Amino acid sequence: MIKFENVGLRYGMGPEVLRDVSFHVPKQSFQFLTGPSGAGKTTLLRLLFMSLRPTRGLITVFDKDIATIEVSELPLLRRRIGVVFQDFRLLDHMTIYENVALPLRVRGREEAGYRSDVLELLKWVGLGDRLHALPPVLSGGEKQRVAIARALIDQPEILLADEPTGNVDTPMAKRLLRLFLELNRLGTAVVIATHDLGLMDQVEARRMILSEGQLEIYE
Ligand SMILES: Nc1ncnc2c1ncn2[C@@H]1O[C@H](COP(=O)(O)OP(=O)(O)OP(=O)(O)O)[C@@H](O)[C@H]1O
Repeated sequence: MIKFENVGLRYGMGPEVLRDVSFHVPKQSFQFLTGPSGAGKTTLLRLLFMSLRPTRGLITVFDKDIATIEVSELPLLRRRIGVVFQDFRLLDHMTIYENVALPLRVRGREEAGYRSDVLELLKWVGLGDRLHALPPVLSGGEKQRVAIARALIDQPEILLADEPTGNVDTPMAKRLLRLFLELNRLGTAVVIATHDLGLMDQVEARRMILSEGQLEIYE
């Protein structure tokens, strides 16, 4: 679904943050992306989401070469990808319920058809009693869970999550991991960037380890 071939990335005139990175994210696969702070995990996720272009090498997303893709094509491609960034990117003037329902509304779905799904997912992430709250009054961990619910609600083809359990306690991290595994079982390819060894040890999954800009893969 996504393929990197000898990809390199530098910011401006700086040093190469990623060097000769090659890998493939197959359909319905599950992988962790890990490595020390500053190794380039967020940068790699931004390339996967097409919000950065590589300075060299080839990236194909859903069989399209992202170097030659029209900017006008990006929104449709991105709709097939669920993302949880570290800054959450919630809409502050919308309630939690509305934030999570937004991807479905954008697709023109009727509320009667999705209301119970949104409520069930929010319950699962422990926010069933905060439906009408606005993001600015939430804790970091609560915002993170809203962002996760929004990324998952429409069963994307790929889920990209940057430290999705970074702000929650261990029982909630386990619960979120179960959610990612269930999504994966239903067909979504999952890429989770994390430092959390305890989290990774709970699943037999591919580990993509970044170190000094280079990637090693342990199947
Ligand atoms: N917009 C930017 N402009 C310049 N340099 C950047 C930019 N974003 C990241 N970098 C640099 O690129 C390198 C990789 O950063 P990145 O955020 O991808 O690492 P990371 O592995 O996600 O780190 P962490 O685990 O701390 O989140 C770092 O040296 C960082 O300073």
